[in-house]
Parts: sequence; C-alpha cells; structure tokens
Amino acid sequence: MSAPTPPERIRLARRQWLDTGTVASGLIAGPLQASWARCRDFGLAPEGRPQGAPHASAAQLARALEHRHALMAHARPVMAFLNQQVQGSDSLVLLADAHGLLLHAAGDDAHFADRAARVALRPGAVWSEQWRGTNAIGTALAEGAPVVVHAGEHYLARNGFLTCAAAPIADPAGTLLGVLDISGDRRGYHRHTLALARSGARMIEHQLFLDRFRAGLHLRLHAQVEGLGTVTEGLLALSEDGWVTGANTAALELLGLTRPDIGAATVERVLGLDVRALLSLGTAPRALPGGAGAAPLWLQLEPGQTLRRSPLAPVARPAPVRCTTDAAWRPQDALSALDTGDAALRALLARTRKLLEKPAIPLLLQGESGTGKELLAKAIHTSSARRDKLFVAVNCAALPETLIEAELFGYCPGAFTGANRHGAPGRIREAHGGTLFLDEIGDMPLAMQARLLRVLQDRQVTPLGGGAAVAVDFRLICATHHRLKDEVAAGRFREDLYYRLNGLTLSLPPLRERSDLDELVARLLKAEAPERALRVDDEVMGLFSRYRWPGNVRQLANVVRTGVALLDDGEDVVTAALVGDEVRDAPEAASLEPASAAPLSGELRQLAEAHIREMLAAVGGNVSEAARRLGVSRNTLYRRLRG
Ligand SMILES: Nc1ncnc2c1ncn2[C@@H]1O[C@H](COP(=O)(O)OP(=O)(O)OP(=O)(O)O)[C@@H](O)[C@H]1O
Repeated sequence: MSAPTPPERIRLARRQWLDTGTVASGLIAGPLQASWARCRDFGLAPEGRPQGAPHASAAQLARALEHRHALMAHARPVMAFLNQQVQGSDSLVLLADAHGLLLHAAGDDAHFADRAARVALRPGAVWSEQWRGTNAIGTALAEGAPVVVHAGEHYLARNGFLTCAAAPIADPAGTLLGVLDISGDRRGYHRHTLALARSGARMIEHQLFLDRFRAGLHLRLHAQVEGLGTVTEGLLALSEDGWVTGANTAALELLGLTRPDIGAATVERVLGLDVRALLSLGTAPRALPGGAGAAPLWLQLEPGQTLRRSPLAPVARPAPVRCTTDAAWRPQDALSALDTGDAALRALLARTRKLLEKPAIPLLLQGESGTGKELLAKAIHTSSARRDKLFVAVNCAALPETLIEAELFGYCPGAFTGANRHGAPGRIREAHGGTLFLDEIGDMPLAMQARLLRVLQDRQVTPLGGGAAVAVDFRLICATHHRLKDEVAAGRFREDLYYRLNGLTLSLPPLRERSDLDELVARLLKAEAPERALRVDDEVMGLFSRYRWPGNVRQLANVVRTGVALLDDGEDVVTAALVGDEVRDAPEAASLEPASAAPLSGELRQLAEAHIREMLAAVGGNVSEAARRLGVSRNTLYRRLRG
C-alpha cells in the first residue's frame, strides 16, 4: 500500500464490495483487501458514520501527551519541519499513539483543518481501523508498516476526500509508539509524501535512540561513509557481552533484522564480529565488506561511558540487559544507592530490602510528587532476582479510560482498536516474571479496579474480546500521591483492592523533611558532571535548606542541572546568581503546594492557577517545561488546572 489504486479500479472495487462483500482477485492490493475485511469484521458500514468512536477530553488528551512526553518532545520539531515542506498543499501533519489516538496536529491551512475536523481528524480522536475503517494511521498500526491510503481506499466513504501517508514510529526496543501521518485533500496527492512521512518517523526514532543509548556502547551504520552521524544512519545498541539491546528502523533494514531480533540476537551473529573485535577497530569509520559483490557497510563505534572505563574487561552476564538504570554500573546495588544518609529513608530502605525476594507481597509507595517513588520502584526491581526480566511501568492517570483497559489487560484480534491485528498481550502479561509498576493507582477508574482485583486474586489475566485466561507472575508495586485510605473513605477506591495492594506501605519523605540535603546535592552534581569536582557555595546551600521544595528531589535535580549548565568554562562552584528566582526569592505562599496536600482553596487556588497559566503562556504551552520551572510534577499541574 505505497501507491494509490487507480480511480476506476477503486470505484469498481467499492461497488463490488458494497454489492457482494468481496472484490475480484487482483483488483486491489492484498493488504488493502485485508484491511477492508477487518473493517467488515469490526461491523463498520462503508457508507455509515463511526458509531461510538471514543474521543479523549481535553484533560485526557493532556495526560496522554504527558504519558508520551519523550515522543512528543522529538515529534514536535519534526512535525513543524514536515509542515513547512507541505505548506500550501491543503494538508496536516498528525501524530497518533499506538492506539491510534491523535496526539498532535501541525498545519497552517485553516480551511483544510476545518474540513478534517468535520470527520474528527483532529487531536483527541481515535483513528484505529476499528473506529475509522481503513485509514493511513490505523492501517499503518495494524500492518506495522508505512502505508498510503488514498481517496476511495478509505473504508468509510465520508473519508474519501482525503489522501494520507503514514509511517510507524518504534522505540529503540522495537515497541511501536505511534504513527506519523500526513493527510491532505486527495486532489493534492503527491507520490513523495510517503517518503516524507517515513523520513520524519526516522528522524524521531533517531533522537529516541540517542536519548536512551547515547552514553552506552553503540554502533552507527550507513551504506555511505558520509551518512554516518546523520539522521539517516542506522543505530545499534549493544550490551557489554554483545547482545543487541536496541536498534532504530534504519539499522534493522540495513542488517536485515526484524524488531523481535532486538534483545534476541548477538552482534556476532549480525555482523560476524564479537564485541572485542569491534572494540579493537577503534572509533574511526570502518567499512565492513559486503558479501559477493555487495557494497560495503560503513560502521563507526561509539564506546559509550561504560566501556570507556575498562575497555576490554571480560564480562560474564547471562542475558541481555533489559532494564538498565544509572545505578546498574555502580558497585553497590540500586537500592543502597538511594541511601544518602537520611535516617527515615534509611529505615525505609532496610524494610524494603527484607521484602526484596518476597515478590508475593505487594508494595504501596506513597509520597509527594518528585520524592522518588518511581526511582525506588525501579531500584527494587534491579536489586532483586527479577532484574533480567522487564520492569513495566503504567501511569494510570495518563491514559483515557477507554484505552487503559486494553493497555493493561491486552486484547484479542478484533476486540479493540486494531492497534495490532494479532491482538496485544497487555502490560500485565509483559511484566510476567518481572515487575509491574502502577503509578498514580489512585486515579484508576473504579471499573478497572474491579478487573485488577480479579487479576490479583486469580493470578491470571483474560484479554479483552474473550481470549483464554493466561497465568501471570509479577511483582506488583503501586504508587500514589493520594492518601489511598482517604480515597477509600470517599468511595473512589475499592477497599478490597486497597488491602490487596497494601502488603507494605512505604512513605517517602518530602525533601524539606530530609536531613541529607548536602549529600543529595553532592550526588546530583556528580551525576551531572562525573569528571568534575563541582560544588555549591554556602549561600546556595543556605537557600536550599530554607526552601520548601514543593517539587521535591525532581525540582532539586532540575535546579542543580540548570546551575551546572550556567557555569562558565573552568568554573566549579555554583553560586546564588546561578540559582533560579523561584528558589532565590520564592515567597512561601506563592510556591505551589505539595502534590499530596488537600486541594487549595479560594484565593490561594486562584493565585496558583493564575501563576500556572502565566507560566504556561510564557513557555508556549509546553506543560513539561512549565512544570519544571514551577518545580512541580506534570500531574500536579494538571490537578491544579482542573481545580
Ligand atoms: N534519591 C534520588 N537521587 C537522585 N535523583 C532522584 C532521587 N529521587 C528522585 N530523583 C529524581 O527526581 C525525579 C522524580 O523522581 P520519580 O519520578 O521517581 O518521583 P515520583 O515520586 O515517582 O514522582 P511523581 O509522583 O510526580 O511521578 C527523577 O528525575 C529522579 O531521577
């Protein structure tokens, strides 16, 4: 489905389909026919309107955007760039998540945007095949491949004015994250549009890869030496013992691999060279001879920080690393690395350690936003015997209610959005053998709480659409900034589930109550610049110890990071001049309340809300940036805006 079906053929095919429910063989491409068949199975009528299609509310969309903030951060500039390329051609550049939920649109043509909005082609709508029939976004998700869906190829006649080209975006571990799509008026069809969408998707994947693996051992690959270091290069991440732990689509294509090879293939199998041989090549570009008459493949080694320390030290690790954290390379385990001297935290870590190898006891992490709940959950996972299995994190506040069920429990083919025609196992099954981290559990809808309770009782999960129950074994860690007991009392959280989740409650102290600020600051400075002996001066330490830190360690880490970034060359001391105004001159009342506090009332709430809106306006609506500057989490920011 990379070129449109000629108009007379598609007209004939549609007529046959409407009359007989089949199309003469060879009249339209096989994948298009397969997609139409799926739409029929979903019960869609070609001449009808989508019935009951979900649409995310503004708050749900905002949460979904936050959930995908890394994807969004890299997609926005690429979408703006693509928009420039297609300007004046009656089109829109769209980004959807892996469920087909439209996250963002870029386009200047108000007239076309208006027509698109009339068929719900706008952020918040879900464009999976199940709801919208054959369309580039839904079909690219179902096929896992780039597609063009032109005019009458759209299953629903009402979408026939469109021509759309879409390419999937995968994360470096091979998981489908979403789709980049260019949709326009069908009269403006251009055969290069698909290439444009594919290039955009590649650019985003390139950045996502570097975000994750820049500091680790990786290879740059290209058919031409000049291509190394550009966004068109292939990128392959390797563990110290030679397993392929990540790749972008360009690398998979260059090496003839598929996504399931990530985590399952060794570099020796792929390139015929083991890690030692690769390291002995050095860091200059090298040509690897192609087989019989084939062109050579250029590669360039990026040794990363881990191997720079001990280039050829033999390592014996049984399996590819599937969940890495900074702490993985420290001599101590990740759990002890969290101990920076505060007595309450130390006691909490000691209790946690006792339960490390007792995965049947669920842990409930409570604490204000930014106190390190997720960090603790990851540390428990990587310090336990489950470390080689997956740590699966689900933010229950970030997904629209309509999608959370499928995301968690999985679905059978045809049962849900058609994000994958083979169905999807769901996050609970992905965590089998590993750890399931349910963040913001207090925001889980009641109906979902009942299903989760059943899974915990039966230790098996049944996918949507009536598949067979599958046994699951996972360590459960939940986190919340709410006091769950209060939520139970208010009828918003099931009491039976509360007792199921609460094997042990661990309450992380807010930063203002911790006694280890000095050590924490020292660690954060070290993390920012491991080779430098940085420090903050006494005045800064004084400011830090008086400040209330509504955003806790997250905020402190951001303040330290900014201070370090502002240092002049050769400068090693962070002074008060380099510390943001919010810490230097914050009047207590104007700082936002900690996330776990009761809702603000009256004037104070208006003040906080006005403050947030001003900040949002100042940063062009970028919620992450506004939250960072205000020193609160994104979740807190949404809560405050919702009142
Ligand atoms: N002890 C710590 N050392 C270094 N960084 C920390 C520590 N605790 C938290 N952080 C940093 O603070 C940030 C927030 O941590 P984390 O996401 O674990 O908090 P959280 O309590 O789960 O927040 P939220 O409730 O808003 O999701 C992260 O960037 C994390 O790296």
